[in-house]
Amino acid sequence: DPHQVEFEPTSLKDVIAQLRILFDSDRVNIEEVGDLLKSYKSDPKDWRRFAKFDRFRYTRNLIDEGNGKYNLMLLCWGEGHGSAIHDHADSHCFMKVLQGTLSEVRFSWPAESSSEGEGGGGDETEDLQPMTELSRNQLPLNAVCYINDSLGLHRVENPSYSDTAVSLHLYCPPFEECSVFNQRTGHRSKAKVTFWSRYGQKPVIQEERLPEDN
Ligand SMILES: O=C(O)CCSS
Ligand SMILES: [Fe+2]
Repeated sequence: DPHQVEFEPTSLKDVIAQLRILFDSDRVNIEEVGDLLKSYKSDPKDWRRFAKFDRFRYTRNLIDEGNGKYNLMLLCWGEGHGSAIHDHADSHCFMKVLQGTLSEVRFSWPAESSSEGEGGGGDETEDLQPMTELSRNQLPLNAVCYINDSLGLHRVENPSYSDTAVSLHLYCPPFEECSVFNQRTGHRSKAKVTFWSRYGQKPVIQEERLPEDN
């Protein structure tokens, strides 16, 4: 409709409000989701309350569960932190760089491991081979990248050893588990995904709770 005003989100809150609208229909237009994420210009004031770093590995911080239709989260990458090679559990995955730079290396799926049928339960070691790299690229500030299982697998890392990085991820539909792969052997294993924090709150670990003042 020619009179439709192009929506320009000016804050993460705007992005979330628009996502709720896009996902309200029974069939979401994935291209519109990408355009929305591209049109948001990162502003640390919007997301720093979700940004929690860990010394040893990147953190996943839940921002919005989108009425069960998607998971929107902030990932915080310490210097040199990277993910395993992983799939996206048959979901759509959008990733937007909000601070620093991220590098993404894509791989093709490893050859199917021998099924039980061939030669009776196939010997585990017979089909191990290194995974094939498809592409490698650096994602600058505000870049948006999209992947799903039909496009391959990837590993994401913060290439800098002096700066941290922050990215916004949207998975739809949301998932609790994905597969991770050994680059040398192509061996696949299941991994549960967890959250370091939810809605800006880090769960207090029991033992950290202060003793009741008596
Ligand atoms: O969700 C994850 O932990 C993978 C980050 S790269 S899409
Ligand atoms: Fe990913």
